[in-house]
Amino acid sequence: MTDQAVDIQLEHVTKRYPGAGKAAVEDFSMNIAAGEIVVFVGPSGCGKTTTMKMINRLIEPSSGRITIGGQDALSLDADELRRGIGYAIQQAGLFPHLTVGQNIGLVPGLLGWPKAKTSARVDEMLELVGLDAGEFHDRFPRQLSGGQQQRVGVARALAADPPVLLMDEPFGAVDPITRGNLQDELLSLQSELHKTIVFVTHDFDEAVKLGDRIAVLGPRSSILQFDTPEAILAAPANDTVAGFVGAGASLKQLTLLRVRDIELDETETAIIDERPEDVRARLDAKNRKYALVLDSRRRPKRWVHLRDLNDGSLGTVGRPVNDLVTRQSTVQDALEAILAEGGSVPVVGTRGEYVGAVGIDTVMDTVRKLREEHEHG
Ligand SMILES: Nc1ncnc2c1ncn2[C@@H]1O[C@H](COP(=O)(O)OP(=O)(O)OP(=O)(O)O)[C@@H](O)[C@H]1O
Repeated sequence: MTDQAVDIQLEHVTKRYPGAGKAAVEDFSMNIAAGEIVVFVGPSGCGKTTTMKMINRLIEPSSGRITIGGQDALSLDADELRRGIGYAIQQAGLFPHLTVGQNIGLVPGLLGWPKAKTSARVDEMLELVGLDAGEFHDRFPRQLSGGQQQRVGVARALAADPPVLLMDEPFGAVDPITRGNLQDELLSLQSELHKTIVFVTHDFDEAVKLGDRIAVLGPRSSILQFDTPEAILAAPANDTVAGFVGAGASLKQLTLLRVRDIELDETETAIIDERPEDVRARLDAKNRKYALVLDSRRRPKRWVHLRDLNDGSLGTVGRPVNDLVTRQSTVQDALEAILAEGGSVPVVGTRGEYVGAVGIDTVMDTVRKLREEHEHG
């Protein structure tokens, strides 16, 4: 295998454990595109891990076909196959009697890399996952925190630069803050590395954050829905998926949308040195109640209501703008700002200049539209 991203295809894959009445995985078919992160979510025992482990043949399928980058995985030597697939699991799965450096260098060593190349790679991987090589290289896993162990686990999975990464609840055993940091790191790594990643989790929020696509799995690894996080949040395929998505699906969806994705409102604006009576006349003519006061560089400063326009200059009347968003902000950020500010929040460009506003009605309309699109589309 090369270090270019590869696709993974599972065709009619079934796993029947010896002596078990029902199959653990039944007739599972899926195409995973090169360079995408696919997350398997589903209840305990539904077959996520079994499905994943068949990809690197830690579990042998009973029937079906698996190809990785067009190569038939079942016809390759299993050890050789596994060396080309990074694998990270809960509790990191580090060898306790090997140092951090030896753990990370294990697969490159097995692949016959020269010592100097392996050693340089180990240090590079430690840096990549945010651990100081000098400090951590010679420690044993028990001398690390849980979060540090998970980082080493990810470093080890990436060491031989495999095109495919399998990650089975790799961040399951750490506190929520560390978990969030590890997720952010994985995403920033992935933006450079473009691996094909299959990721197993119980946690739907983790799936939404990490997945390009999410497969919600039911009994015997049946695919209840396989789609983008946006599509699943907007329109769960059935009640079981809806139950798994949980409460607040519409709110979760707002974290996926950016302000640049929605149509901005135009508010009435005024420049700070304008005469209040001119602004008042304009608002009256347009039958509007509020104006956003901008400074000479068009940066939002204050909100003024029609009734504020009797006394004082535009620089002192009304109330100051406390919160702004940009086109890159999430619609969730905008909603929070709206709830804090009232009515609507100004959107500014790169130099802080006014470009529009987002109002509560727009946010509500957006959620409604998304839902309809996915229902009918
Ligand atoms: N070695 C085994 N022998 C027999 N049955 C097994 C074996 N491993 C798993 N199973 C069964 O296969 C089914 C799927 O297990 P699997 O571990 O794949 O589920 P999972 O979705 O990953 O669960 P969890 O989220 O709890 O890890 C379960 O019913 C489990 O009891």
